[in-house]
Amino acid sequence: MLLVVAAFIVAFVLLLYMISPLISPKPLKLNGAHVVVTGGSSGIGKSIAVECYKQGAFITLVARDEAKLLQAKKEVEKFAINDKQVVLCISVDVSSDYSQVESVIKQAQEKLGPVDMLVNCAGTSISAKFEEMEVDRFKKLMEVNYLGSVYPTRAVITTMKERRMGRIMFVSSQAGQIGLFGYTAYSPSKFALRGLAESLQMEIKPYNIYVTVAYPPDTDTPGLAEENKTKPLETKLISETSGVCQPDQVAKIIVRDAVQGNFNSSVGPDGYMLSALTCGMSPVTSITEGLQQIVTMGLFRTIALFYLGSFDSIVRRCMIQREQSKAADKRE
Ligand SMILES: NC(=O)C1=CN([C@@H]2O[C@H](COP(=O)(O)OP(=O)(O)OC[C@H]3O[C@@H](n4cnc5c(N)ncnc54)[C@H](OP(=O)(O)O)[C@@H]3O)[C@@H](O)[C@H]2O)C=CC1
Ligand SMILES: CCCCCCCCCCCCCCCC(=O)[C@@H](N)CO
Repeated sequence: MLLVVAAFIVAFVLLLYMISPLISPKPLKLNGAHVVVTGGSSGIGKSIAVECYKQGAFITLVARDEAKLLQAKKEVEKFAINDKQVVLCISVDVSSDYSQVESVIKQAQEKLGPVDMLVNCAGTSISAKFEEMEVDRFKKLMEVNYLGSVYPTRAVITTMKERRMGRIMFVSSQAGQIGLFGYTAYSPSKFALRGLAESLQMEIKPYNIYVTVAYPPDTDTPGLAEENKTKPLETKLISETSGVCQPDQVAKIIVRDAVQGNFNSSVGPDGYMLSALTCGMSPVTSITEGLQQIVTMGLFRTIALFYLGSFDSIVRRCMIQREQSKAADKRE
C-alpha cells in the first residue's frame, strides 16, 4: 500500500514538472526594453535602474526632485553597455493626481517607446506609536505608497494589454507581510499593494503580463536613514531581526524575479520563510515554489510563533524601561 502511495506521489510530482512550462512565464529580455522606475532617483529604485541599465535597458526615472533625478541619471549612465541606451528623467509627484502621472507615462512612451516593465518603487515610511502618529500621515502614506503605485500602473496597462506583454513590479516591504509596532500607517499602505497585485494579476495573466511584489527588509538607503531619525526603539529592535541589506543586493533580487515573472520576490532566509508563510492565495509561478509552500507551511508557522513571542517580549521590555525611567524622572 505504501509503495502504491509513494509511486502515486512521484508520478504526480513528475506530471507537475511536465506541465510546469505552462505555468512559468518566458523571461523578459531587458536588452532594449523600456523600464520605468518610479522612485528611481534614490535608494532601492536607483539601484533597480542601474541593474536594468547594466542589462541593456532604456530607463525612465520618475521622482519629484529634479536635482536628485539629474544626479541619478549621471550615476546610472555610467553602467551603459551600448551607445544606444538612454536615461530619461521626468519629475512628477506620483500621488498627486492621475492625469499628471498619465501625461508623464505618455511622454516617456513617446520618447523611449512602450513601457516593457514598470517598477513602482516611489514610497516613503513613517514610524511612530499609533496615538503619536500625526493623523494626516495615515492618508499621506496611502496616497504615496498605494495610490502612487495605482496611477502609474493604470497609465501603462492598456498599452501592455494591446502588446500582450509586460511586467509590473510593486515594491512592498516585509512590513507589508507582517504588521509591526510603529507601522500602523506604513504597513497598511504596503499590505494594500498585495491586494492590488493579486487582483490585477488575475485580470492580466491571459495577456502574458506578469506582476511581482517585492518584500525587502530594512535596506541601507537615504529613506531608511530618514526613517531611523524618529523610529521607536521597539520598531528598530524588531526590524533588526531581518538585518539591514544593501540596495544593490536587493535590486539584483528584485530585477531577477521581475524578469522571470515571479509573483513573489523576497530577500534573505527570513524573507523566504515570511513569503512562504504568507503566500495565502497568491499565484504560483513555478512548481518548485508551490511544492515548497505546501511542505513548509506548518514548520514556518511554528517558527513564526517563536518570532512573535520574541517581538511581544521586546515590546513589554521597552514599556517597562520607559515606565522605570519616567518614575526615576519623577523622583528627581
Ligand atoms: N529602505 C528600506 O528599508 C525599505 C524600503 N522599502 C520601500 O522601497 C521604496 C524605496 O525606498 P528607499 O529606497 O528606502 O527610499 P528613498 O527615500 O531612498 O527613495 C525614495 C524615492 O522615491 C521618490 N519619491 C518619494 N515620494 C514620491 C512621490 N510622492 N512622487 C514621486 N516620487 C517619490 C524619491 O524621490 P523624491 O523625493 O525626489 O520624489 C526617491 O527617488 C519605498 O517604497 C519603501 O517603502 C521597502 C522595504 C525596505
Ligand atoms: C517564519 C516567520 C519568519 C518571520 C520573520 C519576521 C521578520 C520581521 C522583520 C520585519 C522587518 C520590517 C522591515 C521594514 C522595512 C521597511 O519597509 C522600512 N525600513 C521602510 O523604510
